[in-house]
Amino acid sequence: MTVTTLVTKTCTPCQGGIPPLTSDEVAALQKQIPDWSIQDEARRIERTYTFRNFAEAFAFVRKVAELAESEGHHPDVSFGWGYATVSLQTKKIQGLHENDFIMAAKIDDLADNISLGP
Ligand SMILES: C[C@H](O)[C@H](O)[C@H]1CNC2=NC(N)=NC(=O)C2=N1
Repeated sequence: MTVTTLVTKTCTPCQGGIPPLTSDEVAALQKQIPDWSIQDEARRIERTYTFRNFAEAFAFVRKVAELAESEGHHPDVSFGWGYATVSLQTKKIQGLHENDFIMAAKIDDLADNISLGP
């Protein structure tokens, strides 16, 4: 089977009415985003990123928000001095969809490539 790298994919509209990914499917996809942890019996994934200060955390959160708007898929984010925690779940199915993993991979990419401050 060919594995298409998550980061090259685009979120698809999720209308609900479909089953969430199974825990086996979640475990397989998590290999591409190993820094994310599986939470709530495989219904949610989460990662905390660390930064040098509040402004850098905020700049990252702004970029995550812009990405979410362009992909049409939206994480829950909490942040404070030096950190941002991103949580992904597809609300319509109260569980995980491939979209959550696509977003996670793209957010990892953002964090790797972000240019912060002067
Ligand atoms: C029409 C559009 O796909 C939906 O309203 C989207 C928007 N963003 C979303 N984000 C998340 N995380 N879960 C959803 O179910 C969801 N629904």
